[in-house]
Amino acid sequence: MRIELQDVEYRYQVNTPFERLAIHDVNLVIEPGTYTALIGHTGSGKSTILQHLNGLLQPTKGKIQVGDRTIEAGKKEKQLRPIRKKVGIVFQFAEHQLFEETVEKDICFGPINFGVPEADAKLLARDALKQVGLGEEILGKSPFDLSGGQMRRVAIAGVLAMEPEVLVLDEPTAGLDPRGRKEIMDMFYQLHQERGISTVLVTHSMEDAARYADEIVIMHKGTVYQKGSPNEVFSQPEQLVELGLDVPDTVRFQLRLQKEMGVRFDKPCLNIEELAMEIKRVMKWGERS
Ligand SMILES: Nc1ncnc2c1ncn2[C@@H]1O[C@H](COP(=O)(O)OP(=O)(O)OP(=O)(O)O)[C@@H](O)[C@H]1O
Repeated sequence: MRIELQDVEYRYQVNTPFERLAIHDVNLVIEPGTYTALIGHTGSGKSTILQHLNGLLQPTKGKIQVGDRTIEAGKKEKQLRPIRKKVGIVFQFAEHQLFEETVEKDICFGPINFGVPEADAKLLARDALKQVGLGEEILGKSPFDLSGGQMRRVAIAGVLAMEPEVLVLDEPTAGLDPRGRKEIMDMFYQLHQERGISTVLVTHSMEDAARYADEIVIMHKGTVYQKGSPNEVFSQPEQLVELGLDVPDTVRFQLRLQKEMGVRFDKPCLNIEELAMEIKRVMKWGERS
């Protein structure tokens, strides 16, 4: 499903002394089956954008096309339910939203709420649990008896059980240890690859943005500052550094070699393998000259 934001603006608490312009002039297209990473400082507007993708927030200016539906400033869109089903959001610390007595009931809650018969919802719950790497033996347990990492996975399973076409992830691994983080990020990537789920990830991790995304969107002061492939975005690392944003460790290492030893690289290296190859190439060139 294609999503397009056109000249979107959003103000919190309009017509109150606390009115705040959160995003403005946002133009963005999320093509079906793509993986987009949204990065930027705290307060740059990432979460506000995410909440527009499934109609949780309605723009105060501009419009959003989500599949065949349009959400427009000033117009009441009555049919938001289909959008909410198709665009699943995994919020930060998703486990805080668990509330049912059992894991099964929790995962079934969304599908049943959207009219799926209970028996079918239970099948969806089993499938979703498998997708997040958990076994059926926990279905009857209270979600609150699980470990933190398992609770997070159950909450994610609740979103997957709705069979979304677009998955929106707001720092889905916040607070997890490095191993748990990688497992969950790899899981989302696998879902994206195997099921063609469009994925929009908000992250502070440049490593994750570089590793998983086809397109990186950099937000700055409420609007899109830059967008492009990881190669395009990280080929001008100085710009990111100027904004006070991080770059992947491998790119930082290249910058350092460039600055301190005058080494010239052809491209930004987004992982260790690429960096090793590029250093090998540069060293061979050095031997020849
Ligand atoms: N409920 C709210 N009421 C008023 N202002 C808000 C509200 N939520 C966010 N804002 C403001 O809107 C702007 C954008 O915030 P937003 O949360 O979208 O940024 P963000 O990039 O997601 O930040 P973070 O990385 O901290 O999650 C900020 O100036 C923020 O203070």
